[in-house]
Amino acid sequence: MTDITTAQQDRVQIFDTTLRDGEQSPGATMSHDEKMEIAGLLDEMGVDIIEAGFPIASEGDFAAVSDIAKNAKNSVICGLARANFADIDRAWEAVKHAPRGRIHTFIGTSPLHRDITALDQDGMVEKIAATVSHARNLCDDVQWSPMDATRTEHDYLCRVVETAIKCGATTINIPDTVGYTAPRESADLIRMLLERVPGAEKITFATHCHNDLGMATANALAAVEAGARQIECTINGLGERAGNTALEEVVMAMRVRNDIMPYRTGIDTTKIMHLSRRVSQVSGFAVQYNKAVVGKNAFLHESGIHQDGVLKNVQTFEIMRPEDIGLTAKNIAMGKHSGRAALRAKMAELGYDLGDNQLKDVFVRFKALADRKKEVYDDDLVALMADSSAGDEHLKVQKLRVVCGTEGPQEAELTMAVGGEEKSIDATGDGPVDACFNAVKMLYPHSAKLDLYQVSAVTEGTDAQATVSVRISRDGTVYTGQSADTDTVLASVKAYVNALNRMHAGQGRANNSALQTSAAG
Ligand SMILES: CC(=O)SCCNC(=O)CCNC(=O)[C@H](O)C(C)(C)COP(=O)(O)OP(=O)(O)OC[C@H]1O[C@@H](n2cnc3c(N)ncnc32)[C@H](O)[C@@H]1OP(=O)(O)O
Ligand SMILES: CC(C)C(=O)C(=O)O
Ligand SMILES: [Mg+2]
Repeated sequence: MTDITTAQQDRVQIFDTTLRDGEQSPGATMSHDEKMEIAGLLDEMGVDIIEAGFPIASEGDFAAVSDIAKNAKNSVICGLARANFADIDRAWEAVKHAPRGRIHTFIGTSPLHRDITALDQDGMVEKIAATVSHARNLCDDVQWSPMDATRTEHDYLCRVVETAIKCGATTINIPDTVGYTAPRESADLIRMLLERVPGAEKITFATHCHNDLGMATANALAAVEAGARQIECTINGLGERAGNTALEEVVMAMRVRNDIMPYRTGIDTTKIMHLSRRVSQVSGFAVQYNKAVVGKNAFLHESGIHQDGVLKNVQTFEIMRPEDIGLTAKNIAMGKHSGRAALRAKMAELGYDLGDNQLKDVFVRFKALADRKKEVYDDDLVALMADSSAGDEHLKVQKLRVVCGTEGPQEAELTMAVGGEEKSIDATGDGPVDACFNAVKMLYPHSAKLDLYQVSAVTEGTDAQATVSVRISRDGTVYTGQSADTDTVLASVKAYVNALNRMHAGQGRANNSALQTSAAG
């Protein structure tokens, strides 16, 4: 009988790929500083392995992976590489700075992918042997993935996995690249590999699921039950197309249902909510209200029978405690009479550790907000943080007056500092936001194209803050900007200016422009 050592351990490694697969979501670009911040938070939360990027993809990706590697504390830092020496060397150059680095190399093994790379079965086995051996000569920790494993013939999958293990791979990841599998099949596949592949007991099997049919979490957990001991996942389930397995879902599922899924992770779950909010803010991807674990409604009860039940015994309608994911009891009410100590304590509750200078800046903006808004909710404070920007911006909005209504055209009078010099202009447009954006463009002429303009209300009521995300691109590079304000038009202008400031500072990311296919043709 096979000695399934891996399947007998109860510790499951969490491999977060928010900064690689997550960032592959069309539009989910993050700046260098934002990636550094998210990597720091993932490390602090106890993520075992952070896949920080695809170093050969661009200079920006390389710089992000190597800087994250230099700052790593406990997490292993991993870089992705195709099956060629140049990609692998570049990945190693970036991750070698980490106390523990990992090279992750992959190739598509299904018939469809063998066609793309024009390799027959034997040719691909040779390529896998050469590239995995090359990676292993550089680094002791090598992960190998047969992309589209769930659509690869079983005999061939066993053969390529065996080759990778023989050549030194220490983790074998089994990706369901297109979210095609289902829980029972996902488990059977891992079980089959553990039983049939010589040497399988010496390495760790990982599961990497996509959510095209909404089964990513179930498929990942099924793979763990069958013996996988690494789950690849992202915060908020960010990722290609319908996304990846959501970290918060698998971690909380194993915690809440430990009776039937007796596995442990190293995750400090109280940090989940803060990470979810930050990833949502920096990627510009709002979390749907009814999202499992981190959605706005996940712990809200509106219907009478549920409210009655929760008041009598919270367990009637709640299977986890909000504080377990970092949603705190709201016993500090914030308003215009609150002081710095309360603000610092409240921000700490929400996951922000404010230094003295940052506290000073946030406090001024908090007071301004409290003057305009009846109640300042937790979500308002989170939005306020998203609006924090550096003091040395090239463009700074100073004054804005807008005329709008039924009689067009709408007009904007804007005063803005451009490189320290104050400039004013009047502009018109098709609506107030268009008029304002035209005014910005007249004061700061540029060739960037507006790719996305998205508004959402932070809380309820007509005095709610609006958060605005803007994405622009120029010469194949994408820049994002965010802002929040009770004045939606002002928030829009500030978000636009924020993106332009990033463009000015060269803080963009190469645009792998999304290719969209449509059945309708
Ligand atoms: C399932 C996944 O998530 S895989 C990861 C996907 N992520 C990304 O692609 C994001 C980053 N990618 C990029 O920036 C670019 O695609 C780059 C820099 C990697 C490559 O750019 P280009 O050289 O212009 O190639 P392009 O993107 O057009 O095509 C990909 C090439 O890689 C080849 N390829 C794809 N996967 C692999 C692999 N695992 N091993 C070897 N070659 C591969 C393709 O066959 C194609 O080769 P060809 O140019 O000879 O036809
Ligand atoms: C690179 C691989 C692991 C991937 O993201 C996938 O197959 O989905
Ligand atoms: Mg993937």
